[in-house]
Amino acid sequence: MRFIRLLSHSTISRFKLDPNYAFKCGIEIHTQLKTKYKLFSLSPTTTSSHIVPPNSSISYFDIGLLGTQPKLNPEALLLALKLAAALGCEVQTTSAFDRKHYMYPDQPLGYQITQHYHPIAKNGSLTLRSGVDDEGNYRLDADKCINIEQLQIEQDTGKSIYTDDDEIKIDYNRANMPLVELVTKPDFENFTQIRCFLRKYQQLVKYLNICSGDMENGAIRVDVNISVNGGNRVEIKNLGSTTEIKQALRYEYKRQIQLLQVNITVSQETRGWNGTETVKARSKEDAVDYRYVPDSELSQIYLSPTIAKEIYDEIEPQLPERVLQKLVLSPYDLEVKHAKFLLDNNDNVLPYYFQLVEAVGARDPHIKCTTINNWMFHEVLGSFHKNNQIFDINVLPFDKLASLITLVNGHDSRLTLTSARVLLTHVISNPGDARPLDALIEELDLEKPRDVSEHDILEAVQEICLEIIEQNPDVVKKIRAGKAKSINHLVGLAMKESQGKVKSSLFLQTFQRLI
Ligand SMILES: Nc1ncnc2c1ncn2[C@@H]1O[C@H](COP(=O)(O)OP(=O)(O)OP(=O)(O)O)[C@@H](O)[C@H]1O
Ligand SMILES: [Mg+2]
Ligand SMILES: [Mg+2]
Repeated sequence: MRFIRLLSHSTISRFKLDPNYAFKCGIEIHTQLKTKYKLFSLSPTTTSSHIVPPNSSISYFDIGLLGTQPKLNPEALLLALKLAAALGCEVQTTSAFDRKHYMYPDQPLGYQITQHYHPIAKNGSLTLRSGVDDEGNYRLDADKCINIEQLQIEQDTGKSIYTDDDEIKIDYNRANMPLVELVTKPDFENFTQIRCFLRKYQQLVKYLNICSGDMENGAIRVDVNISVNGGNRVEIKNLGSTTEIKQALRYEYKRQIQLLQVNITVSQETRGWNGTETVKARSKEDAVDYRYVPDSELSQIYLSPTIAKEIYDEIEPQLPERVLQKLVLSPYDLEVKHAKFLLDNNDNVLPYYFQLVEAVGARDPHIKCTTINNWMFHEVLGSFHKNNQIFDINVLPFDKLASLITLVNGHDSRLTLTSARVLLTHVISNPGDARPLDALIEELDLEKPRDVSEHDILEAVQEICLEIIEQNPDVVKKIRAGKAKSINHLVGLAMKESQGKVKSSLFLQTFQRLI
């Protein structure tokens, strides 16, 4: 037991701050844009969802052959503008591309085309809302606005693959893929804010179809900058997951505190993470001189001063934050965690939910959304879970579920909840059985007794109850001695006996009367 407690403590251990040492962090996020073609050429983009052989999706320009010229992909510009608008940035009326020079085999041009002097957008923000944008155990104490310094469009590099035989192989499929680099102000005061920001950002780009949003395959890559008590910032590059970000920041925070405690100034430098500690990559003094120059082969980008507003007005209703607000209010009245689940599955489960609500409404407008929500998140997801399956909208199409809900909760109710559960389990565990619900109800003999009079039902109920009382003298004795809860056991037996066709409350009342 103690061992389990220790284990769970270490796996979800928090990143605690020392109140004497203020933590300050700004992050840079590289986001791969989901365009059809690369940033400055017509070679198709590749993602992990369609794996292609190395070096098969490259053009002459991508590998820097002399005489080739870049041409800006307008789709990349549009996606960058969508992101800028969603983050409330000021889109610049004039922006331009620059060359950032450095020699590395995965950078065949000898420079990277980026936006150093005139980025596409500046001064945005993303606000984290306490109680809404919390992420699992990471709870925000209060709302927090993270300011965004700028967004710049740039090319990705090729991928270096280090083999066991000390060889470096290079795959240029990634070279010239479109990226947006987002630079935040150093506004993060703790790890919880970073974690919640990344999650909200991932959801935003996924939702607006700007990027797949995955960190695992490098579609989103994060560099963090950390300083303590106003000291110099240290940048940590190449962190592959939120866990690595947490570990590296925690290590670096402690390292900087230890230096400050012995009066050593933290030097501004770039470090890497080797899985255990941060290691110095280069200091400010030996920083590369990138010799930034405007790219003479690409024209400047001129945009109308109203473009950000026009795009914002267009995407505003689709912003995840707006959809979330809509879902938690009437008529949907969803719990925040359920609304977030729908947003996370916005390509299939969210439209399914809206269709379900509409279909139930069309069958019986008196059924409330809270009833539908209970079905969707407790009965249905619970049944899939019990069956060790992930919720699959094809196994239970929305109109089938709408019919099931109406059969139980509609004004002409034909099924008890117990029978409906039997039916639901049957549908989920027999995905090949496409028969309509009516046929299944008949075969499984689930319908409530219809042509029977109220009087006959009461009589049958009484008969079942008397029989159960007779067969369970011990339980009856307990109930009479004051253990009132034992009556539920008898109700359970009676429900089983009646195959769930009678409401449990009727059995309860009858038992209470008889005992
Ligand atoms: N005192 C500080 N403590 C922590 N972070 C800081 C501090 N000052 C600046 N930062 C953060 O450092 C980051 C600087 O990123 P920026 O892209 O502007 O420069 P860079 O890292 O030098 O460039 P490159 O893109 O070549 O890595 C920003 O996210 C900023 O918020
Ligand atoms: Mg940067
Ligand atoms: Mg940086």
